[in-house]
Amino acid sequence: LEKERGQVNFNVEELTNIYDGGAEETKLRRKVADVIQNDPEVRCKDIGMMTREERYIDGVRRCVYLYKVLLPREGWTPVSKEVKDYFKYRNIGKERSFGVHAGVFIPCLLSFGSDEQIAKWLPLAMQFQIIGTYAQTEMGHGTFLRGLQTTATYDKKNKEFVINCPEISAMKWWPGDLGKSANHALLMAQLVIDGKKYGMHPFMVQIRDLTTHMPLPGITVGDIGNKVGFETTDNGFLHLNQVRIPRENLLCKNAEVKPNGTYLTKASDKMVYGSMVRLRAIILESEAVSALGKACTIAVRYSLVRCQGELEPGKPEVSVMEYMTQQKKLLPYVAMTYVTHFACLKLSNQYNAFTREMDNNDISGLPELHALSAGMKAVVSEQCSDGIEILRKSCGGHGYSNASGIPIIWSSAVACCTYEGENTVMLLQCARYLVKCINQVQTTRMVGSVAYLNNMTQSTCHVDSVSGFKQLDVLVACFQYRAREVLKTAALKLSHLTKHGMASYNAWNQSSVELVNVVKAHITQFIVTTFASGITELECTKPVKNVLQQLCALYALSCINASTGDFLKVGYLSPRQCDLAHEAELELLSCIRPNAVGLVDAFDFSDDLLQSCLGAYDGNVYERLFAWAKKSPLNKTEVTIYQQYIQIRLIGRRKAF
Ligand SMILES: Cc1cc2nc3c(=O)[nH]c(=O)nc-3n(C[C@H](O)[C@H](O)[C@H](O)COP(=O)(O)OP(=O)(O)OC[C@H]3O[C@@H](n4cnc5c(N)ncnc54)[C@H](O)[C@@H]3O)c2cc1C
Repeated sequence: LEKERGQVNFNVEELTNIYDGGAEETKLRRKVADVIQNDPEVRCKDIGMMTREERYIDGVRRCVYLYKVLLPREGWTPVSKEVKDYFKYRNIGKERSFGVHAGVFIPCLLSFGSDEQIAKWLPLAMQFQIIGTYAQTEMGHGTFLRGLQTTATYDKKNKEFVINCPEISAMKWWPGDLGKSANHALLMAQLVIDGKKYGMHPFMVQIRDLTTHMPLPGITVGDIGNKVGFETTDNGFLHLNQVRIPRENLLCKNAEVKPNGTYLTKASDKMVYGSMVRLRAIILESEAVSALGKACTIAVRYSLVRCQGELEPGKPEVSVMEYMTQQKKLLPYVAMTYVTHFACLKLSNQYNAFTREMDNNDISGLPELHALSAGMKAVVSEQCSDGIEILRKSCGGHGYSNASGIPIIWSSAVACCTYEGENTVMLLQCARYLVKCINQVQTTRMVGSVAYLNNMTQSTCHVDSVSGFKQLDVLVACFQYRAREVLKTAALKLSHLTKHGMASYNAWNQSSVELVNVVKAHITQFIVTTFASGITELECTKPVKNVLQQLCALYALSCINASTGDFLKVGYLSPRQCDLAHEAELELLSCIRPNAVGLVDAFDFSDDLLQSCLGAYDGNVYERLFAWAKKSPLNKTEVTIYQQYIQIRLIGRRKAF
């Protein structure tokens, strides 16, 4: 790897700084990383060999140590920059519990609670005097919120709500930190007053005794068992049988029930969508994009070290990276990590700008922001988790072993396709907004991420060379044209179906397969456009700018080449131009290949965080693999299992041969 590093033609540190958002940010991130890596109590251990129970217990232990020992020692608080911005995937890893407490319960309390309620519960939550979960999903319903069955019936006489799960499918299922840790739940239930239903509302419900930790009367709670991943989290079940809570426990920023049972709505519950946008941007970056970056780091370093076969007959074996097919498996995902990282940043910045507008009571930007975040959530999480799986397979047999680190990375990242809004449902939410836009574009000027819809002129691409297809303005035009045309076609189908008498809900269902594709085209367009314009504005050295341009073009071309059908169908590219785009991608692979190790080094993941025998900085793959295998629990004894089962029960008394 050192030899490879010698041929990198840009300054890796400069790129790291850009990725982090500035040299000062890198410095602070590394400072936090050093504190964590130098403390044996919190640095990551050999997680690949641990059982789920061990990982949960270790996650709790680490988290308690972090908050009770490390933070006070360093003079940090849960809201100081070191913790807020840097206790993320690129620093501390996922091996800690209470992610839902810190990442969902507290933010939701802030979104749904009145000032008084926040003053009551927030300090307790921040000090871990109470540990909370966010309990929305039920065994029978997750996506369709109106279908949730848990009820909160107001009892006027006692000024209490009675929370009840009327049947088994109504029990809460999946909430993180619930199974073994939480003593409070921010619980979503159907509000019922005098027999009338008022829809879903958030309630603060104590579920366990604060001293004994035993479930309170009427509550059945536990862990839902082994999952694909997320071993450190005790996703749980919660059944409530006529559990009484005070009237004041309805979180009442948006709606309140007066003592006499009068129901009052206060603020627009649209504000809740704003906090969802923020949460999505954070989750995408920390759970999906960083995971892809880690998998790229492992697969690229390993592919450079792994030698297999001869490229030229009779010559020495080559690293598998020399094979074009291997470059095609790896490098587009390195590019994807960069472009999606900056698209997530743009989403966060757009959210910050929106919160400033909101302070002036302007929420007009919310529909666009909400649609963009829903589309981004679905497209980026899917692209990243699919990419990680391809990267895992690119490591051959060793990629299948936990020693590679990739199975654990993938198992967390893929969950992101389901939680915080199931992906297809998110795509269809974004599609509704896009259809509205295209239907209004003749009369209303579109702004932000849909501004490209204003240009409705029919055209074709005029590029007739391979190098032309490496130009970012050419690629941006391809994506904008394709996104607009597939949207127009899907919207036309919808209106055609309704005009011919089909009910609108049915027309929507009949068009939904196309609409999902529309959103994928729209979001890919957003990602490419954002990165391309970001590079133009970026102040950096020429070699770094070059490599970023190449990455942008590679990502764009790999997306075009994966869906040439679309570009041909909308009539923007000809078959010959598709061939040129294909050649351009191959040329870019060869251009980027010498920089491959520099590009993944620039992500700056420590070996501790990667937890990979294949992807460590020094490339000592084989020594690490053997050392790792020796730690297998099955290797603790030589013959116990043999004696217990095989010798006695299977072979019995052995006859002489
Ligand atoms: C790791 C993990 C952590 C979680 N943490 C929490 C938590 O802390 N708190 C919590 O409350 N929940 C949590 N959840 C639950 C999660 O939010 C839900 O599983 C998710 O919202 C999807 O809902 P569902 O399971 O009901 O899927 P379903 O809606 O049943 O999805 C099944 C299929 O139906 C399709 N489908 C459903 N509706 C439509 C539609 N309208 N149009 C088209 N297709 C549709 C989906 O696309 C999917 O293919 C977690 C889940 C996971 C996996």
